[in-house]
Formats: sequence, structure tokens, C-alpha cells
Amino acid sequence: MISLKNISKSFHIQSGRLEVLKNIQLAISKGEWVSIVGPSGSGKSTLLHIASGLLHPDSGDVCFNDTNIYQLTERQRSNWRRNHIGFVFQDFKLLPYYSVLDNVILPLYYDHPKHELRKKAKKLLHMMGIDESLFSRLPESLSGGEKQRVAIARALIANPDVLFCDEPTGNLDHENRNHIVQLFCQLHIQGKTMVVVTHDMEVAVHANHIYRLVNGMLARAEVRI
Ligand SMILES: Nc1ncnc2c1ncn2[C@@H]1O[C@H](COP(=O)(O)OP(=O)(O)OP(=O)(O)O)[C@@H](O)[C@H]1O
Repeated sequence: MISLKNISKSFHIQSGRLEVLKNIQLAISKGEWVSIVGPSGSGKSTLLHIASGLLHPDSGDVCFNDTNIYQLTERQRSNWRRNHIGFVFQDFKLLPYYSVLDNVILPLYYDHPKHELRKKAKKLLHMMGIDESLFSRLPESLSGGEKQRVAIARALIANPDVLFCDEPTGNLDHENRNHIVQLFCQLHIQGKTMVVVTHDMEVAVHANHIYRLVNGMLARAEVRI
């Protein structure tokens, strides 16, 4: 479903050039859950951004089925992302002036009947364990864990083909982490393709495949079916 071929990426920094990804190869099949682990700063977020169409690699290709996503125009790629990708950002990226409920419906706001959307968003928020009393609040008044769960609901609103998650349980306590893990397992059983960056091995182990990113290179860490 998604394949990364010969992906390299470096950043200009004050002291020169920081080589973050070196000739990465990764193939993710439909319905697979892939976890990516590795030390802080090893390039996990960079890899996730490249795989999901958010960041151009310096070289290499990212293909989604037959589409080479970096050969699309910006507009086509943004449509592709809207139609196929859900993304949970490490820093949530909730819009500060919109309520919790509006943040969740925003990705589909212009395309769908509002009544239906609200119903779907409420269902997702309930699934995430977000109390109805929070629906009209602004994100700034939520705890880190609540923001994270709202961000997951928003990523799922369009029923994406692939869910990318960058540290989706980083701000959660034990109970909420387990709740999200259960939900991910449920999504996985239903056939959702998922790519999850995490420091938490108790999250990572539920994947079909775990990869470790070290020194710019990706290696299979463990296999589970
Ligand atoms: N836009 C940028 N400009 C310069 N350096 C960057 C940029 N983005 C990331 N980096 C650097 O690239 C390296 C990889 O960053 P990245 O965020 O991908 O790592 P990570 O493995 O996700 O880290 P963490 O686990 O701490 O979130 C880091 O050293 C980071 O400082």
C-alpha cells in the first residue's frame, strides 16, 4: 500500500548539514500496523512526515498504491492527504480558536452535512473517553492527554486509509494509554493500516512489524503477526 524507496533527508543546521535519514526502504501492506521506535532525535517524526506527504525527501520516492506522492502538485498532494491520510501530531496541532467538537469535524467541514458530521465527531470523542462537557471547550483548557485524544478523534473523522501517529500516547497516564492501545487494536482488527511512532514498547508490540531507526537507518526490530 505504501512504499518508501531510497529515502534520504538532511537538514541545514548552523554547524553544517545534519543527515537524518539515509537511504530508507520501507513497505507497508494494507491492514498492517507498523511501529517505529528509536532514540530521541533519530528521525522518527521526519520519517513519518515524509511517508505521509508532509515533507519532501531530498531523494527517493514515496508511493501509495500506484501514486508517487511527491510527483503530485502541492494541491493534488493535499487532496490525496485529505482523502487517504489521518495524522496525529506529536504536538497535536489543534486549532486554538475552535471548540473541541469543531476541531474534530474541521477536516470534513466543507464536504459533508454538518448534522451528520457532528454526530460522527461526538461518537469518536466518546470512543476516546472525552466527556461531553468538554465538547464546547477550547483546546487550551484541556489537559495534554485530553488534547491527544481529541487529536486522535480528528485523525479518524474521515475514516482514512492510513493512520499515522506520532507518539500518540506520550501524554497519557497508564489507564488512558491502555484505552488508546485497545482502540488501536480494534482499528487494526477492522483492517486499518497504521504507522505508529512511539517510545512506548507496550504500544509498539501490538504491531505486525517493529522497526528501529538508528543512525539514519531502519532495521526490523521484531516480527509479530
Ligand atoms: N526543520 C529542521 N531543521 C533542522 N533540524 C531538524 C529539523 N527537523 C528536525 N531536525 C533535526 O533532525 C533530527 C531528527 O528529528 P526528529 O524530530 O525527526 O526526531 P525524532 O526521532 O522524532 O525525535 P523525538 O523522539 O525526540 O521526537 C533531530 O536532530 C532534529 O533536531
